Amino acid sequence: MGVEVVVEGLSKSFGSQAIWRDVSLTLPAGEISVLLGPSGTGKSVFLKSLVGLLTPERGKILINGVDLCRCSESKLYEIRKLFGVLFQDGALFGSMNLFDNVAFPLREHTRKTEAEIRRIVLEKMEMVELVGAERKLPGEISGGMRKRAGLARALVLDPEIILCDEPDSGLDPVRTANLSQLLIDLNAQIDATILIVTHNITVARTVPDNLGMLFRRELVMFGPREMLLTSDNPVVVQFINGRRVGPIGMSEEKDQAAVAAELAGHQSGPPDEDVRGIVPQLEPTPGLPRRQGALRRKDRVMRDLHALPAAARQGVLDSLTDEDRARYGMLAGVGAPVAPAAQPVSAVVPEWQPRHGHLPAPPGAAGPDPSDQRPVRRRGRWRFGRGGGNQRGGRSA
Ligand SMILES: Nc1ncnc2c1ncn2[C@@H]1O[C@H](COP(=O)(O)OP(=O)(O)OP(=O)(O)O)[C@@H](O)[C@H]1O
Repeated sequence: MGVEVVVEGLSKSFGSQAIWRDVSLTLPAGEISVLLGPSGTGKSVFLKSLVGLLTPERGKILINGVDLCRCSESKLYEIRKLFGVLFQDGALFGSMNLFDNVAFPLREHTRKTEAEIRRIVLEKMEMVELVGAERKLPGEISGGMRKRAGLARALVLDPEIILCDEPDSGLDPVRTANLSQLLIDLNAQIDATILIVTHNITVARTVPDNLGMLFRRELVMFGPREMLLTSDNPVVVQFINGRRVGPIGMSEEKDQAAVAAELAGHQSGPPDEDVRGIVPQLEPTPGLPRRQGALRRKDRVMRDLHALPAAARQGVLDSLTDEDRARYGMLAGVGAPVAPAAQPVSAVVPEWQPRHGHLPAPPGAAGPDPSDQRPVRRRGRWRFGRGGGNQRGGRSA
């Protein structure tokens, strides 16, 4: 299973340029998270910080109890082996064929024989559907194939954490949909913790378990996907709908006067479409195992449902299947029949709370998430915190 990544109060600047400050979030083990944000808000800098390529000046990045920002070089080297990174452009060596590109980390960081390397490389190339293209050079293949080759290379050391920097950039909508499915399938097969940086709203709506957004040097929000997808935050609303009017401007941010003038003014044409709302998350391809991360997430979100904003809570409840409702014992004890499919569960049990401290394990799952993560409100923002009521900044539901 992938490992949890805990980020606490992280701040990064280059000289006098603050990139972001006081970023706190947790990437839950084995779940998929997406980080959104306008161009230039420091998403790539965040990924590079997570893998130890950049050093933030304040805060912590905790992995298996080790703080990456403070640990020794040898410890950092060891922790880095947990990561697989898919860089924006695939970062392939142009003079090496795909086989050698994918084999590179194995030849550099392990003492495996060429026969073992060949077996691993072909296995990963099969996972990303590149079998048959081993002898091609990066310059001879499409952008989508280059991304998949980059992903195969990120997988060869069996990472527990996978970071993907704009895996969809430069891809057409069909290739992007294929890549989204590939990431879901990959997560189902290896249960790795995955963080994706993207601008693609369809990816953000359909792939992750958790969603966050950076803007104006701060983490605006991070938590279960339902939170951001139903948010009324003007930055989120503008970004998700790709609108011109709102706090986000050409130069990343507008001044307050410009925003007020726009909002007071008028827009020509029909009102903008609002694509907010919860759409079904992608499921693994039939035949693959269920995503254990998704099952663990559901337990966690259900356990902490009361801590979510009302719209997100409703979204979670509406997306439960009959199997989920039975599993969480939702209607037992209230004397009501099971809600008809068309009726939101929350209409029947508006303030449902789990009856037990520990939820039953889903079929085939390892059991409740021991990390006891929950979204908490800190300085007006919702984030994952750690269990108990003693987290920094307190907790309000
Ligand atoms: N090594 C560096 N030295 C100095 N400044 C840097 C460095 N790396 C990034 N920056 C600056 O940090 C800011 C954030 O860059 P970053 O690439 O992380 O943004 P981003 O959100 O990923 O943008 P995009 O969505 O366009 O890829 C930019 O102003 C960039 O110039």
